[in-house]
Amino acid sequence: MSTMESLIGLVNRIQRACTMLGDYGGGDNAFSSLWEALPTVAVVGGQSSGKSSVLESIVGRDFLPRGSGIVTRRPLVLQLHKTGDGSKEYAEFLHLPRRKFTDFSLVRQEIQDETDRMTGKTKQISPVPIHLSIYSPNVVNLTLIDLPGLTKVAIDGQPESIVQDIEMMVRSYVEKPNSIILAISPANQDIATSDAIKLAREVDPTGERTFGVLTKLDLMDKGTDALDVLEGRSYRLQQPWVGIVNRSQADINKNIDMIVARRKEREYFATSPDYAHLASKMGSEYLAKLLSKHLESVIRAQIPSITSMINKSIDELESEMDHLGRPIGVDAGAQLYTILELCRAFDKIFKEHLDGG
Ligand SMILES: Nc1nc2c(ncn2[C@@H]2O[C@H](COP(=O)(O)OP(=O)(O)OP(=O)(O)O)[C@@H](O)[C@H]2O)c(=O)[nH]1
Repeated sequence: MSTMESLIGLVNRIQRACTMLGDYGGGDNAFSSLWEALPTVAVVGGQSSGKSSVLESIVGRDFLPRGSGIVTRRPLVLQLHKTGDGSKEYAEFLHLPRRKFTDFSLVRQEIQDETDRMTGKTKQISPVPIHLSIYSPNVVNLTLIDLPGLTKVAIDGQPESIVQDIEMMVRSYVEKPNSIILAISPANQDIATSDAIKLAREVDPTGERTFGVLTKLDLMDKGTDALDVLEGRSYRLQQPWVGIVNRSQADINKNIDMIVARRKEREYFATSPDYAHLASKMGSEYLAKLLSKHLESVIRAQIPSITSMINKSIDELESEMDHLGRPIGVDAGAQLYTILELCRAFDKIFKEHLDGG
């Protein structure tokens, strides 16, 4: 494993530790600054923009819950770990550390169940993330955070505030200066109306940390193309735009598997009269490699600040430990001993006062 790959792994481990300690950003606990210091890739898009499809395509597996309405109701921190060729794929949740999932339909079920455990079945949202690691020879090392889709109206059973709640949650991720924004927009809608680009433009006006992703290129009206967007003329970003062709609903209903879908996507770009000249820089596999490389360079640039943040947290914790005093034993004998010591100390001070008085 190269040094940079192991560095992405290291950042993954720090993120997991932060979550276990109750730090997932936005909070006011002692460590929140550490999570904030870590670079993340946040996936942002309006409902039905193709977010889940892009994530599944990057992973090469079906594993995300599907359905109508707001399906993603908690952030999903998805950590991809590349393993050696021929090794078996499996998934692991942080909240179920000893269970290896090799059946990805069970992963989907567990995401749903774990969401419901926190939010109830009320369709509420929660900012507490679910951590999922996928180990596979077919992925690149990458960490992505899937967020609820931006929406415009509350549907049955949801409080009116859900529209703002989702926007605030998504905003809290993308406004961090260390966050890399994966802004998903469907090509069959005017880019000027894209929720993802609207939000990205607000928090990253220079476009230096936004990657624009255009899905549904195959669904554009005949005679139209998305070259103005893909070539950066409609909306300029400092990072390149990437076009994607995911599985259609009909493909999903026919159980077209992801490997076939990736091949069809490659063929689409290679044979398209509009996009063939861009084919080597399009598609979900290219997007995954582009993001992994970018994440590596961001981590490399931030190593000094991450190291100093960790050292600062250690110093703060050590001084808090000093303040709290020595640890108290867990067994009854040790606890009794501690109480007797306290009594002796009290007795001594009391006597000194009596003598003095
Ligand atoms: N033809 C075609 N269909 C697509 C493409 N991308 C997504 N779809 C379809 O669009 C629908 C919505 O896609 P999802 O990936 O579920 O979108 P999402 O943004 O995750 O949606 P929500 O989680 O409901 O907000 C599904 O039926 C997909 O099959 C694409 O590139 N081409």
